[in-house]
Amino acid sequence: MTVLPADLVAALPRLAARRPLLIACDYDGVLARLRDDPSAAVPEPGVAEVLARLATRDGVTVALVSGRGVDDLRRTSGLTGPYRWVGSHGAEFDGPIGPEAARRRDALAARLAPLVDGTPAARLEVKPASVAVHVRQVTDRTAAAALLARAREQADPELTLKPGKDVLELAVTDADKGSALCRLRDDLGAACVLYLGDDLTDEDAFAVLRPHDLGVKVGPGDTRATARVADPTAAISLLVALDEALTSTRG
Ligand SMILES: O=P(O)(O)OC[C@H]1O[C@H](O[C@H]2O[C@H](CO)[C@@H](O)[C@H](O)[C@H]2O)[C@H](O)[C@@H](O)[C@@H]1O
Repeated sequence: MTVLPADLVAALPRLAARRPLLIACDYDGVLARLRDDPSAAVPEPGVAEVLARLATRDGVTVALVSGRGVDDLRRTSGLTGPYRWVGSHGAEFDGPIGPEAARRRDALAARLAPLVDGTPAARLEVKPASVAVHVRQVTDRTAAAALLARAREQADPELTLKPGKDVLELAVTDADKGSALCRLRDDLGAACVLYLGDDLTDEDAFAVLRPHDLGVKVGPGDTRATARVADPTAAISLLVALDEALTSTRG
């Protein structure tokens, strides 16, 4: 367990008292430590247990809001539970993407593949609504930057660029985590939202939070979030502390 900032701990009873409460978590970098191999990014110890407990609390909904496709998120995380699953940065909200978007994604992947093949250790990830160019394992950082720049040049105006940690995604929809969070809030009639995220695409979610909500940035970097914890271990400690606050606070 990590010692959390005192002001963050002090904010938890206020969150716990406002229900329906939506607890929305990004995955990579928040519930799972970043790894060279995306398929190795399994949840940190304690994640499955605390999410399962939170989801049983009265008036609480847990949502996983990820850049991963939903199938990949379920498979890699191994998490199961009565959660809302939002994938592909919001493009997979209530089901898979349509065939036309999939066709455009495949055409994009075919254009990007030769660029990626020309950079040792770079990797192309074909996702439901986007194609991601990963450079985490490219040791020549000049070559990594050059590849991302060339991939960026492939983006026509119909694509949405999503830069992230050692990755550039080119998405065939304009979905983002902010719009997805607004839809979740509306669906649930949530009185309060807690959002935890670590990367640039999570800034869209932090941007739509309201005064009673709480946005928590996990790790370093500029952010619109009003609170911060150091790493996934601290993020899990925060969820455990919120669960304790929920047990002692009536919704
Ligand atoms: O929105 P998230 O749940 O944070 O997903 C964002 C991307 O996560 C994955 O890539 C990132 O994590 C990998 C595993 O730690 C790491 O190898 C990679 O460098 C990171 O960019 C995933 O592969 C992407 O599809 C997600 O969009």
